[in-house]
Amino acid sequence: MFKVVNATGGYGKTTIIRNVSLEVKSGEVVALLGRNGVGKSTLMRFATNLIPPMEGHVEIDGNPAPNSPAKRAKSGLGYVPQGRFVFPRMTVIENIAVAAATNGHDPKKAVEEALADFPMLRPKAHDLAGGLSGGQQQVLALARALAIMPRILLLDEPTEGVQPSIIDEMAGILKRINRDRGIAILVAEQNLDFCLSIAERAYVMEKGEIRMETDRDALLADKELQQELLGV
Ligand SMILES: Nc1ncnc2c1ncn2[C@@H]1O[C@H](COP(=O)(O)OP(=O)(O)OP(=O)(O)O)[C@@H](O)[C@H]1O
Repeated sequence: MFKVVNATGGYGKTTIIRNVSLEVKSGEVVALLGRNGVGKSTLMRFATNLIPPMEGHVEIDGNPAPNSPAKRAKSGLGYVPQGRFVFPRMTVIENIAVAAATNGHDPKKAVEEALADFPMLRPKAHDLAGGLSGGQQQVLALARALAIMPRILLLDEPTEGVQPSIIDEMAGILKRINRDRGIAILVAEQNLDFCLSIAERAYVMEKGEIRMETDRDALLADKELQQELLGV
């Protein structure tokens, strides 16, 4: 349902990712693995049209994805960039309401759903987002992405700088939304345990290219690859 085809892109004249193709099928959770700087975030930016393609394209449900980040969001592509982007001077519920309204959804309903999905945000509902802890902001960023009612969700290093208890909670939420709402997920990560707990399949990137495609069982069995990905 979501495909990146022969993606080549980068910044200015510098090519960072080369000829990258990957697919996330309906209802799948897929991990994008690789060490620091291999181009995972750049691929996410290519997928969301935040950087223009040098070559290649993106397909959603077999159709070319629209050529603007906003239209891609409206066509069902949710995205949580690295660094947990939230509006710091808006409250938690304003953050969620704005994301929903901008994409043509009922803000009140989106806020109710988000607070049901993410109970940890309830006591913080009227607090400014900028005052939340890093982990809470990451959960809010996820709630904002879900408020656009995506069918595919791209997550860029959601566990970075987040405490273990919140990481566990996040994994539970992602498994639930994938199972109950059929939202497909592509998650770029360095946290292997987190990935192995939610994703059944993975692509491994190296120097801007896809080095291999693997699945959870093969990855669990391949200690050498695990060490390599963890950089130890
Ligand atoms: N805005 C930018 N302008 C120029 N170069 C960039 C920009 N963002 C990233 N790069 C370069 O692109 C390369 C790949 O970075 P990218 O962030 O895509 O990798 P990554 O696999 O997501 O790594 P990380 O886990 O550190 O985010 C790096 O060499 C980085 O310096």
